[in-house]
Amino acid sequence: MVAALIRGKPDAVLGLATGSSPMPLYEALGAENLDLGRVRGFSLDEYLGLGSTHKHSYAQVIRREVVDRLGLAPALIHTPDGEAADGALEAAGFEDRIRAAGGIDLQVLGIGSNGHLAFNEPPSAFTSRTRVVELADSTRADNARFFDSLEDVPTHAITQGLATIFEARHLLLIAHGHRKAEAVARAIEGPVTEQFPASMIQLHPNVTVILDEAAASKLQRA
Ligand SMILES: N[C@@H]1[C@@H](O)[C@H](O)[C@@H](COP(=O)(O)O)O[C@@H]1O
Repeated sequence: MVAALIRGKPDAVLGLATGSSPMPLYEALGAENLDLGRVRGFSLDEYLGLGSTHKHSYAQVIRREVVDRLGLAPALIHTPDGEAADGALEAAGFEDRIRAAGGIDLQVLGIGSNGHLAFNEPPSAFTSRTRVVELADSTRADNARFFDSLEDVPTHAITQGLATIFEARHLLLIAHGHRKAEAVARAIEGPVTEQFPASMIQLHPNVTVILDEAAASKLQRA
């Protein structure tokens, strides 16, 4: 789907997720023999306090795993600045850049074990825009595996809001493993509620969810 989008629109605008879930997608995209030099991209989120050169910043992850791996043009890929002096101003500027690009064609998403999308922790308003948020303890614990210790995981982040994500023309949610099964079932079959941000996808007109058997194992109507 991603390759087909880019073949039809070489300057497509992708929303880029970090985390482990989308990595196989990025690897597979690399095998497609596509010219990705005109593709534009916007990261979902960034840790607050980690600069773009910090090895655990999402800017660096996107740089390593997406830009360098796939030959994207660095100038066309935007990640919120985690070291911005004014987080609200940075968030507003990020929204402006998405709008100026004509919006996101396809937003790649993972799902947090607590039902977060990007860093929109429960509860998050469906009307929320890009903003500074505090991370849930469970999210910091989940992500500690990427850091040297739990203490090193930042406490805050800048994240695209749920309304920002919802405006993407196509949502592509990827999850694998038993660890995600409960969250996937609640997102797809549970009540649509701001208490469980990922349930918002039920309201979007164009969503694709890619799961392995383990992540799908708690769906009642599969
Ligand atoms: N902020 C990120 C999300 O954008 C990501 O989708 C999610 C799942 O991560 P993973 O794919 O590693 O399970 O949690 C992280 O905290």
